[in-house]
Amino acid sequence: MEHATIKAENQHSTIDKPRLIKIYWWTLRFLKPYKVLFATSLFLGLMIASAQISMPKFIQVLVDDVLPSNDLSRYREILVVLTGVIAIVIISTILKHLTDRKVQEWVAGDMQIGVFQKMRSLGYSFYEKHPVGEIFSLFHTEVEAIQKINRKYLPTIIQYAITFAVTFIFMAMLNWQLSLVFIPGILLYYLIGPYFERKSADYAKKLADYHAELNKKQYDSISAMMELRAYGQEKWKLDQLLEQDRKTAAINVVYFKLINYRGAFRRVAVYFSGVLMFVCGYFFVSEELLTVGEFIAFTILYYKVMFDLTILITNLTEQRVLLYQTIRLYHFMELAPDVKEVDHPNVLHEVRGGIELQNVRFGYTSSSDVVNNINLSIQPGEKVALVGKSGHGKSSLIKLISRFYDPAYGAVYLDGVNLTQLSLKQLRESMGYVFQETYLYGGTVKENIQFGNESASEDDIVAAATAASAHKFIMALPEGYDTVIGERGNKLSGGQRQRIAIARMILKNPRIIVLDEATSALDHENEAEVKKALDQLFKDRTIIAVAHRISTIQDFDKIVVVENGEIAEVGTYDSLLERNGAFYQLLMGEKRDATNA
Ligand SMILES: Nc1ncnc2c1ncn2[C@@H]1O[C@H](COP(=O)(O)OP(=O)(O)OP(=O)(O)O)[C@@H](O)[C@H]1O
Repeated sequence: MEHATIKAENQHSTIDKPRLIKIYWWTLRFLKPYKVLFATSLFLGLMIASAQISMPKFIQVLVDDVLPSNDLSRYREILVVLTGVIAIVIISTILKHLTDRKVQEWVAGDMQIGVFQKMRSLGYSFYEKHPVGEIFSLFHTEVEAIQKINRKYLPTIIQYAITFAVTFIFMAMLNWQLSLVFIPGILLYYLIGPYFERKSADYAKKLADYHAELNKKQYDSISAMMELRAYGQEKWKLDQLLEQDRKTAAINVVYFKLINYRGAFRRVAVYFSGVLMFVCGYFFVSEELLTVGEFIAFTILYYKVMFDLTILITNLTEQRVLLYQTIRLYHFMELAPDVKEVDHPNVLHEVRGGIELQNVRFGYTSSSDVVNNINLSIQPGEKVALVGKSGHGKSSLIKLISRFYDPAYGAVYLDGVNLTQLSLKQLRESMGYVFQETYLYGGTVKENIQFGNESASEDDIVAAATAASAHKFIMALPEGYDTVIGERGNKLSGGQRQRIAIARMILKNPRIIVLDEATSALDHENEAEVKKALDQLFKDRTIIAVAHRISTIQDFDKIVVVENGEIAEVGTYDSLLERNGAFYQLLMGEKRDATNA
């Protein structure tokens, strides 16, 4: 399936100049909290530029005045001032580097935190729509691109823009007529330069797209490594990955070729103006419109101006490539969560756990509904199972009850209050989830249980693990509760993972438990242990369970049969069997499958 990607990913080619400038301003926004330090850096840059540019002036005075008159005291004066200027350059450069580094590190940190916070605020629906590989690419390429803009390109561009401007002013002050030789070179460059500029910008856009695609493919390939090995399919889609790698490298080569051609042409323009400067300079000196010292100083300034301009243009161009890489991140940071927090939430002082769905309708796209006009009432403490054929809307119903999505029509209530009027914090605290696939992270067993309640004491953790029939196996692990359980808990069995998830839930102590049949993938021994743990968890709580095996829900208070997004039947296990309807058919189907297996 082709995944939806963060808006405008492949629309790079339609990004126009004003939009790119807007994105550039956005990347600079991260500097705002550090504007004083940033201004200090600019000031230091100006000091360095002015001090450096005064050097040719010393040479001019030396050649025109001091050497012809052999004036030693003037010579000493110049040496003293020159030493002072060099000291200013050295001290200002050190201070500038330290200031820049501080700002860059702080900005980089802020940006990373900002992206993390955004990721956490976007919630469930975002992660269903966007593959992890794509999200990972935001960090891998896009955040790095902005950091590079702020770290390298912005300071360099400002530094060279300042030195370019100041040097040009000095040059014009020395002889403004001769400064005009600058113009034919620029005109010559603009005859053909913009062609290469446009072409290389196109390739820059392509390169950004190819890089993102490559990152995505690399991530997918690495994250599926265990499955690929298990199936002996190490080469699966490897060709595609290598092909993407080759394509990206090829685009890179063309891009740098274009950059090179453009650079070469710029150098032609610079040297063309340089030759013109020597021709005109000779004339100016012979006509005594310019002294020899002034001409030497002018030549040094001219090459400095051209050098600064070259660095400026090169950096602006390279920065443009990076800007194209930040477009995705820009759109990501502008995304608003699908599920919005109400400004002034109602607060339930005691959550009892009653849930009501009234005329609920919902679809992932506006064109088709997967939940149709559902009315359902779940009493506090009731145990309700949702059953039905695959793809008929059970999980979608759970997502609505959990407010991972809002209904398109109708409403879901918790203890009589519309979920949209509650804070997400209270809602999340009131509900706990046990999924088929338990998410454990690579920390210790203790940390994984504490995930349910950060302030829980060691005793609480052990009590929860004991209630979840997990204490015994945890104590048998090499370091007990301090055993590190490997990435995603892969050092534990499925049943052990689930019992840790249940201990986590017992510690969290929510009023409502949402369960996506937790025991379906377990062997009998594990199933018995998990069932024992679940019985503890189920005590005095509202339970809403998606059940894939009807045999596991005989003692539930209410069974809801979901068919094509609608409720086909509701009742107890026995009453539904007696009806001989949809539920009975499901049970018969399950028995047939068990016999055939
Ligand atoms: N995130 C999603 N985006 C788009 N469509 C989805 C999404 N999740 C589910 N669907 C579609 O909605 C319909 C109902 O899916 P749902 O997961 O609710 O069914 P289910 O009854 O829980 O299935 P199962 O028993 O297999 O888990 C299906 O057609 C499914 O393809």
